[in-house]
Amino acid sequence: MIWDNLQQHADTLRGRHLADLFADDPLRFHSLHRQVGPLLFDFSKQRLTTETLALLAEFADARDLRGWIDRLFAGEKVNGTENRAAMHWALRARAEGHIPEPVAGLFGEVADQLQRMERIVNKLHAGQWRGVTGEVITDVVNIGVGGSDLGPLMVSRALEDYQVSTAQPLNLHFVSSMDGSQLSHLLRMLRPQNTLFIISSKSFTTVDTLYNANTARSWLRDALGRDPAVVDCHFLGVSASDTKMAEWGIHEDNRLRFWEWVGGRFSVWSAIGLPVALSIGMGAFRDFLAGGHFMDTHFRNAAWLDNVPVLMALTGLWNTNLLGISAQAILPYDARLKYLPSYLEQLEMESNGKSVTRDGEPVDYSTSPVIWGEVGPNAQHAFYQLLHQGTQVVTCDFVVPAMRYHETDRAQVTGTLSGQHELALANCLAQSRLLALGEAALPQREQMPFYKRYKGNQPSSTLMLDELTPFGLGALLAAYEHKVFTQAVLWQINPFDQWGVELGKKIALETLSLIHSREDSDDISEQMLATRSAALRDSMDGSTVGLLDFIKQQRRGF
Ligand SMILES: O=P(O)(O)OC[C@H]1O[C@H](O)[C@H](O)[C@@H](O)[C@@H]1O
Repeated sequence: MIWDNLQQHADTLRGRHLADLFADDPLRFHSLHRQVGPLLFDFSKQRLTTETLALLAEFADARDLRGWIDRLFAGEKVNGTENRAAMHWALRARAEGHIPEPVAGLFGEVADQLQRMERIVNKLHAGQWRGVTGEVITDVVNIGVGGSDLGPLMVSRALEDYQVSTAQPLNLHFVSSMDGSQLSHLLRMLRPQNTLFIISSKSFTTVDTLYNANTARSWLRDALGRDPAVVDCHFLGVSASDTKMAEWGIHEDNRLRFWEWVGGRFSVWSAIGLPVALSIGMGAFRDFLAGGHFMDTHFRNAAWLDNVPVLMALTGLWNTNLLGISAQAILPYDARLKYLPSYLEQLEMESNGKSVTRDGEPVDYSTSPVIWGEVGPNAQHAFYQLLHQGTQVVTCDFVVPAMRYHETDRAQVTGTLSGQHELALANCLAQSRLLALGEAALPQREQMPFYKRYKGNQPSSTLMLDELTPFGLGALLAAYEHKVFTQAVLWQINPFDQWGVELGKKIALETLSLIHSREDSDDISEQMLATRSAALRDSMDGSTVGLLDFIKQQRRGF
């Protein structure tokens, strides 16, 4: 019934242009934006009205959103397929007020790990962490992938203006790709004596990370010898598996832990955020956690139509399921947020790229849209042509801080840099306006030749922070996390598992064994017969065999 009402309502809005909606109600910004703490969420350029919101809120009730939020924050096992709770929010919570067991018991463990992290950060900052030869550590390389890379990479780059000045300045590097390109490039530049590696992996079984870690260990041993002290002095581990860190050889004092109840893509708030803390210091890292906690409190308490993460989710659902829009662009107008699109691609698509409900029923509606993005001003020179004049309907999230450069020690260029920020702001506002209104954005309607026409009606939201601070970024990321959770509730799917990435890894290992085993034969089919089981042979398609053959030909004599 509620869904029927929504569909009928969508029929009345589907043919309406955003320019008409603004003409009907020039003050719609007032009813279609919310401000919470440092974040303003403007969704007045979405193709909806206040009536739409009321219907969507009813739908949220019908899906028991309140009950699911309560279960999430009570530490219930909301991740059914892995039989786990999802308590990333506990990493940033304060041990205060009404905290139910089993959650209350976890606060001590979380605080302990933060303290261990702080000791490590302070030691490195003080220049007291020495390599095996006694030289000071100057370079720290985070080796990880997915949530063990994107979170710390994105946040430390976003907050680079908050880098602490320390006795020992540290250069931070990130290595994720399994092909070794990033690592081979870095190893040419770094000195083993001064380099510390952080092996970040929730599972500590991810081959991408383990291959990179093994290469790093060989590089150190080649240069500094095989004494166990080499590994002790040059490797830290961050994982949910203490045993696996120990088996790999990480010294007990160098192991930071987190928990199975923290999903990889939700883990930047845990010790996985160590590179962030190394960059901005523990004080600012705690501000980042506080921003996340602030948004948790808002999400738990605010009524649906005042609740920013819920409104983000509802507008997304409206676009995906009622307006049939299946693409979303993330467009930060601040280059410090360069990695935000990649981070949100994982957060949203790995969480909600699902096609069966929690009960195992196939869904007959769309779930996560395809999400991609780029720093907005650069994307203007790349794919905005499609946004303005292509055939796809794309919804956009514009993300931008209102202020920048007001407190900089580069005083002599502050004026010029402020001007650059204003230019970025102007472009952000102009682009979202033109996308929404099309030619109606022009002061005078002119007759345009067909190739210069702008049809508009591309919906967007603008997420504007007062400034890009640790607290504000924490609030923004937590808002996206809760948007994802809310949408999963509305779509009746589990956002906390990722079974869809498992099989590819397994098949890759089988394929690797074929690549290894082909060395002595010219004929891939013969070799497969000789070296692999019949089951594996039968599973190989003609394309894969052809590609393997080509690899072999190219490698002959290489
Ligand atoms: O942290 P790890 O266990 O090494 O996992 C790293 C990444 O790998 C997997 O493939 C998952 O799809 C991601 O969710 C995860 O973040």
